[in-house]
Parts: sequence; structure tokens; C-alpha cells
Amino acid sequence: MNADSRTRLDQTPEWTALAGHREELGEAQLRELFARNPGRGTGYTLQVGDLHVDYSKHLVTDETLRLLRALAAATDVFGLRDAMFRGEKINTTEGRAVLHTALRAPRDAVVEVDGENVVPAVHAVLDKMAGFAERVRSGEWTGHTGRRIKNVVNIGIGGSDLGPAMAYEVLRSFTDRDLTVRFVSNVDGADLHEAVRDLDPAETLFVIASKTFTTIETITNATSARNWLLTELKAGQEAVAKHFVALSTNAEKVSDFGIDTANMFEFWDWVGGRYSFDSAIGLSLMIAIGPDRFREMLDGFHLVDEHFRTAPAESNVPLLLGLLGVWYGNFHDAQSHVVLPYSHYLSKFTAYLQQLDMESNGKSVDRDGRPVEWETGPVVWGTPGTNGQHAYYQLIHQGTKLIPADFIGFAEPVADLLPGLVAQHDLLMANFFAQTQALAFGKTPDEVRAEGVPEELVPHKTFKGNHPTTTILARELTPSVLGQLIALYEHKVFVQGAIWNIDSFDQWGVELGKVLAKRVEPALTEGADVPGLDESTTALVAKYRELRGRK
Ligand SMILES: O=P(O)(O)OC[C@H]1O[C@](O)(CO)[C@@H](O)[C@@H]1O
Repeated sequence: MNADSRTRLDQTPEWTALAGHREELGEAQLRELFARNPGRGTGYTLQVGDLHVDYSKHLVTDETLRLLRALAAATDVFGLRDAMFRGEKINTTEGRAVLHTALRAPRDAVVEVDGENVVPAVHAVLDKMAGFAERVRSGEWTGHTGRRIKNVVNIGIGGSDLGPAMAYEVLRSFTDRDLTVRFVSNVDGADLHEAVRDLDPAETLFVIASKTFTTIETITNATSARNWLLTELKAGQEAVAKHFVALSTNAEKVSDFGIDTANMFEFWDWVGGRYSFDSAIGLSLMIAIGPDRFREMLDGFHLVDEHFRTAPAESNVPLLLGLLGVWYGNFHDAQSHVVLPYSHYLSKFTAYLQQLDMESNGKSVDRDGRPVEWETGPVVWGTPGTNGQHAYYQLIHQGTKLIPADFIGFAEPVADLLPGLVAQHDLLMANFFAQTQALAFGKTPDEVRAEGVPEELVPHKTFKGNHPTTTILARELTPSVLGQLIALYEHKVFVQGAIWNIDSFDQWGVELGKVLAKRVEPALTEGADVPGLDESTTALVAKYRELRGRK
């Protein structure tokens, strides 16, 4: 379909039907929806792999779901999905294929880009990573002075940091507890300082993760790390080979930095930064958990990929989650989406999802460069329960905003929890279930009165409920389950981008700030005149220089 022949999304009959349906439903009450349909609590559930997904506490009826699926059909979500899996260049503004799904394809799969099967190359890199990870884990790989590696410091930012940093926390109980693994991303020198201050350089391996190997934060930190290491070891450049490896698509820049390309783990331009965590970018995690666990995680991703690729619309979980987001964002004016994991190990999961979702779908022009006339990606936020309950849940329960929420929880605590702490898991999960109940069904004024609450306090103690939630429940948090969860969100984001007709795989919006930072830096350091600097920023720069005692 070319740009001119495609009907504007918000003028399609399917969109109009949804808008009409939304009006008819009005403020549909979850209490009523449940009363009308006694099987709703069990009927509005789906299973994908180990993930039990309950969507009964959403402001939807069978008709809503039917109309949403009709919108997905009209916008050819599955057509674009198939094009992605086939290796077509659906990232049109960068002219690239989008094949993170090939990173977790089994060895015998065939996925072609420009007529070439990429799967053998994927597995060659995975094998190389596994060999290296085993050498580090076993102590066979030693530092420049012959000492065993005990510390791994991953230096990267965005997609080259958030994934492995998040997954390392998630899978802590599967890690080699004798290894210290740290993640440095911020160009604020404090980040690297805190990461290395108590480490012995002779026992430290730096993993420099950068798709482009040009990202200023990463190259600056990597250079500082190299200086620190060589100074502390009183060694020359020859020490770099034993203490630095690179994860990148850019062999030339890796070599310019001084890292032997034999110590480079490659990936490809058809892997987007925020979709790269299961590529070579996962090396630090693989060192921490071992190649077998890493493989289990990839299998978890693949399981959900296959589900997304083959399940019919009615039972396709990523499709459902994507459509629910469209329902709230486009037909209920919801501006944000909160993700609330009831697992301490998932403490960085939402930060990871922020890049995945907001860098992908934070767009305001469509694939053809025309301004979109509808809302696109939401603000994604959240922290682990139960901490959020004692901070911002007040607003979710009684504020004026509609905030759809995902609750993620597990039946079992992690395997190696101290025995005395295992009992706390039921309390954690009691909160998990109680919160979705309270959010959905609230507490009416009459129920409050029945508790003998004075009349003047009744409005304050009333909960209107009707706050939509998805509950994702699995038995335990394993490497495979983590892979399943991430793939679920990746494809959810895909579905929404496809419907909104935006390119979910570029990120031009991060460029301007980068360019300006380069221009502004000489003004800070040398007091240089920066042509075109606005009055406010000029004054702020002058204040900064004054505060730093610079003339
Ligand atoms: O891996 P690189 O090339 O250093 O890029 C890091 C991050 O920077 C971005 O390009 C922009 O923030 C992200 O998409 C990417 O994950």
C-alpha cells in the first residue's frame, strides 16, 4: 500500500467502530462485567509458555476484543509480523531488517537477509561467547599478570547496558556468586569510580558493549577504564588484550580503540540496540550465569516468538497486550502504563522496558513521514511491588488518571532464598493479588459506611475501582521465563507500532541532544562561543563556569 492509498488510521471503519463502542460502553464497571459473566475470571485468560495471563480485569467485553482484533486485521499487523520474521527491511527509515528473532532461532533454522541465511553466523558467535565465558568462569582465561578474573565490568549504555544489567539482577540466583559483575553506563565519572574503586585491576575484565562503538558515553568510560587499568597495573598497551573485550557491529572502531578483533563478539545491523540483549551484548550475563542458562533463556524467547508468529489472533498474547494498550491509549486517553513486578529480582525490568517501549514507539510521524493524528507510545514506568504500594499507588487507586497496570508475579520464591525468608513469599503474593482486586473492584461508599466510618470521611475512604490490570503469573523466575517475558513485551511493542503505522525500530529522537552536547562542551571547558546557543542556555553555561570558578 502506498502512502496516499492508505486510509488514515483514525478514519478507518474499524477505528470508528471502536470509538462508537467506547461511547456505548461508557464507564463500564468491572463489578458489572463480572456479575454479567460469571466465567469471566477463568475465561479471560491465556497461556503462553510458562506465563499465565489474566486479562479479566480489563474494561473490555467480547465485543471490544472483537473490534480490537478487527483493527489489527485492518492494519495488517500479522502481515508486518511475517515480513519481520522473513527478514524484510521493515525498519524503513534506516533501510534495515529487524531480526532479533533470529538471535534465538535454533541452529537448524533458516532466516535470510539479502538472500543469506544468518542463523549459522548467530550460532558461531554464540559458540564463541560460550567458549570465552567458560574460560573466564573456569579460570583458564587470566589477566595480564596471570591472575584469575574475578570481576567483570560491562561498559555500555541504552540497549548495550539495560538488558544485561537487568537480566543479571533477575537471574542473580543462577549466577556464579564468586564473580563480581558490574554495569557502568553513565558518563558521570562517579559511575565508573564506584564500579572499580574496590576492584583489583589484575582480576578485572572490561566488556565494552556498543553496537556502533562511537557512543560518546561508552567510549569515554572505556578510555578511562583502560587508563585506570594500565596505570594501576603499571603496564603498557599489551595488557589491554587480556582485560578488554568488545561487543559490537563495528570491527574497525573496535580495532581503533586498541582491542584485538579476535576479542570482539560480533552482531549485525539488523539487531536494534534495544533488541540486542540476546546477541553478543549478553556476554557479561553469559559469563555470570553460564552458557547453558543463557541458552535456556534464548529458548524462552524463541518459544514466545513462535507463539507470536503462529497463534491465531484470539489466543495471541502479544497481540492481546498490544491491543489493550491501544484501547486505553487511543480510546480512554490513558497517557501512561505502569509495570509492577512482584519480584525484587525484577527491580530493573521496568527501566529495561522503558527503552524498549518508549524508544520504539515514542514517535509522532508515521512510516511515510506524515504527522500522526492519534496517540502513540505511552509513558512506561513502575518499580517492584510492594515498594510502589507505599509510594505512588495512592494516585493509581484514587487519583484522577487512568493508568493501566501489568502485575507480574511468581508462585515460587527463587530457589536459593535463605530458608527463613521463604515464608515471606506468601505475604508478597497476598499483596500482589489484593492490589489487582482493590484496583478493579474498589470499595463503594455504602461498603465504607457499613464499616462505621463517619460520613465526612466516606468520600476519602471510597475507592471507585475500575482500574484495569493484566496479571502475568508464572511458577518461578527462571532464565527461560525471563526470555519469555521479554519477547512478550517486544512483540507487544511491535503490535502497537504496526497499528499506529510508525517505525518502531529507529530512534532519530535521540540524535539532536547528542549533536548539541558536542557543540556545547567547548563552551563549558574553554568558554568558547557557541554560535546559535540560545540566551537561556548561554546564561546557564556562564553560571556553570562561574560556579566552577572558571573565568
Ligand atoms: O550500542 P551503542 O551503539 O553504543 O548505542 C547505545 C544506545 O544508544 C542509542 O542508539 C540511542 O540512545 C540506543 O538505541 C542504543 O541502545
